[in-house]
Amino acid sequence: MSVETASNFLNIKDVSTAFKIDGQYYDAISHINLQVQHDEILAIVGESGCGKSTLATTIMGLHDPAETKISGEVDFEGTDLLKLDESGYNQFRGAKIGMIFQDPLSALNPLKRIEDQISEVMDYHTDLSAEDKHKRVIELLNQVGIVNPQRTAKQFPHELSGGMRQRVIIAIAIACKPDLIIADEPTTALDVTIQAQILDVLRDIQKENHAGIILITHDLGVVAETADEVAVMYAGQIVEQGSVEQVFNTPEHPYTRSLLRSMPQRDNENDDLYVIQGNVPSLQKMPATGDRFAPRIPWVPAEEHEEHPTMHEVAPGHEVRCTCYKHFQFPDEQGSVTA
Ligand SMILES: Nc1ncnc2c1ncn2[C@@H]1O[C@H](COP(=O)(O)OP(=O)(O)OP(=O)(O)O)[C@@H](O)[C@H]1O
Repeated sequence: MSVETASNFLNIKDVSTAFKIDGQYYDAISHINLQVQHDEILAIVGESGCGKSTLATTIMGLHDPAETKISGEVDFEGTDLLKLDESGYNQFRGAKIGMIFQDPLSALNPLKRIEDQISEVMDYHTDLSAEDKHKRVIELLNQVGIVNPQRTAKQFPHELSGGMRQRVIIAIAIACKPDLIIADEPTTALDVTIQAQILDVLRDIQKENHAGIILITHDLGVVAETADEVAVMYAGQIVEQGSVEQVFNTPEHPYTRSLLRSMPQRDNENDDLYVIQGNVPSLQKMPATGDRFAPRIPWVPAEEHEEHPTMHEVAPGHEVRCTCYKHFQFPDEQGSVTA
């Protein structure tokens, strides 16, 4: 993921997005570099407010230019998406790029039957006849695991369960066989069993369609089960990236290590979970220098942090921000030193 190669069809280069707040611009994401390949699920993980959704909406061109300043390049199959106007973007959204949002109910039109909602995207991007569109709707509903597609096609969203609605959203997102699917917290609103089924559907689609998927989640369990590559975001920056094996087996950045330590494991269900102290800073309070996570690991001496933290390669394809990872220990690993 971190190495730019010909097979990367999405290259996010030095992308920053700033929002206007009280007349001033503040970065919500800063200097993001990421690549996605076909047949790959890249997870973006981090706590709420770290900038994950801002990254997704920046790629999709969903920001009001009057309120937002965006810089950098999003090279998608040779087109810099950030240079497109609204009609240019409309050629990509729903066609080559599909998007799945967190809340399936608000993403569906309550007044339209499921078949019409799935057909709509094909009306815009394809010349299929009514008969072929109907066939495709049934095929898509099958593909996302709906057992009675003929019946579901005729139903309205309120007649479906949350899990079924999310399957329909996925069907809409993949209707035109996009190369890239951006899924923003696609399972957060669903219960655990349904979550697992939806993640299976996503994985199957990635295999069948050879799509690249950006999966946004705050849930490390979802990352471990689903993704190939992972980028850990903190306060608008990527602090660690690598393969899922690298990041889970040899996590380096104190933030990644803290997230993993605060995650319930089967064998520590009854133990007190680690709690990361403090909060993600608001955009106006973002530290201008030093590691942005430093205030939440106050026992680490200031000199362990870089003034302007950069990414360091710790293994091929595995990168970590700042030098503070080198000697990092939790207070209970340090013997007499406490937080
Ligand atoms: N339109 C906006 N105007 C001002 N600030 C914004 C805007 N959208 C997001 N932010 C701020 O940008 C930061 C990143 O928000 P974002 O929603 O991208 O984070 P996230 O990691 O996706 O969190 P969540 O999981 O809660 O959606 C937050 O501090 C948020 O308050």
